[in-house]
Amino acid sequence: MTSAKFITFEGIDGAGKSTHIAFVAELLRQRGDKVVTTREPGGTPLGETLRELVLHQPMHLETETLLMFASRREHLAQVIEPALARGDTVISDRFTDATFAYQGGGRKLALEKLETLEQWVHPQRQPDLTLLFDVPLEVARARLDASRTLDKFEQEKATFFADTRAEYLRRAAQFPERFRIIDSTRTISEIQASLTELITAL
Ligand SMILES: Nc1ncnc2c1ncn2[C@@H]1O[C@H](COP(=O)(O)OP(=O)(O)O)[C@@H](O)[C@H]1O
Ligand SMILES: Cc1cn([C@H]2C[C@H](O)[C@@H](COP(=O)(O)OP(=O)(O)O)O2)c(=O)[nH]c1=O
Repeated sequence: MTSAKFITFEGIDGAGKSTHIAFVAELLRQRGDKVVTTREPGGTPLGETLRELVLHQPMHLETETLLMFASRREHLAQVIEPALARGDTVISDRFTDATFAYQGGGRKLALEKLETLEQWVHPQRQPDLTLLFDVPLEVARARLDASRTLDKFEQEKATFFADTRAEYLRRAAQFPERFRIIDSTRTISEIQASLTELITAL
């Protein structure tokens, strides 16, 4: 892989994406890439403050969406674009596909509004590679229940996650050149083997 790649990790809560970020970062470092790992919402001091609000306060759907994009604007300006300009690889735990999946698919905000915001905030920038960790809802839910206290999104009902997952899969079909779907029902070591193959082949 040449340097300066923008890689995003996506999937419904509990799909297992956070489990694999350090592993993929290490694979890339072993081949000599400089890697910045970051996340959304968040990734900057202001973004982390917005994250606290958006994950824990009830708010209007459009407010929620605008805060996701506000966090993203700051993230692009302070972290993502400078790192890519230096030639570093950036791995982000979620990016704009998450807004389409959660606020669009899950909460039903019109996709045209999201497209307008995307055009405003990052008209030229898209991930080079998006790893979509895909699992049935019941598997994700069982993993979450076993692992942590749930935030506002993680407490949503099954239909919300079914719609969120469906929008992720729709986008994967729409942008097949950058999406890779990872079957996350497998064991962690099986998934790591696939990730190694995928990263080695890039
Ligand atoms: N392939 C897997 N098999 C079994 N458990 C897993 C697997 N991947 C992740 N987990 C566990 O499921 C929980 C949620 O994983 P996490 O990576 O935090 O998900 P996400 O970041 O997608 O919300 C964690 O406790 C993690 O250890
Ligand atoms: C980036 C983004 C995240 N989210 C949601 C998805 C997650 O439920 C939540 C936080 O994501 P995440 O960092 O995956 O949570 P955790 O650290 O608990 O694994 O924010 C949106 O609804 N829209 C967005 O645009």
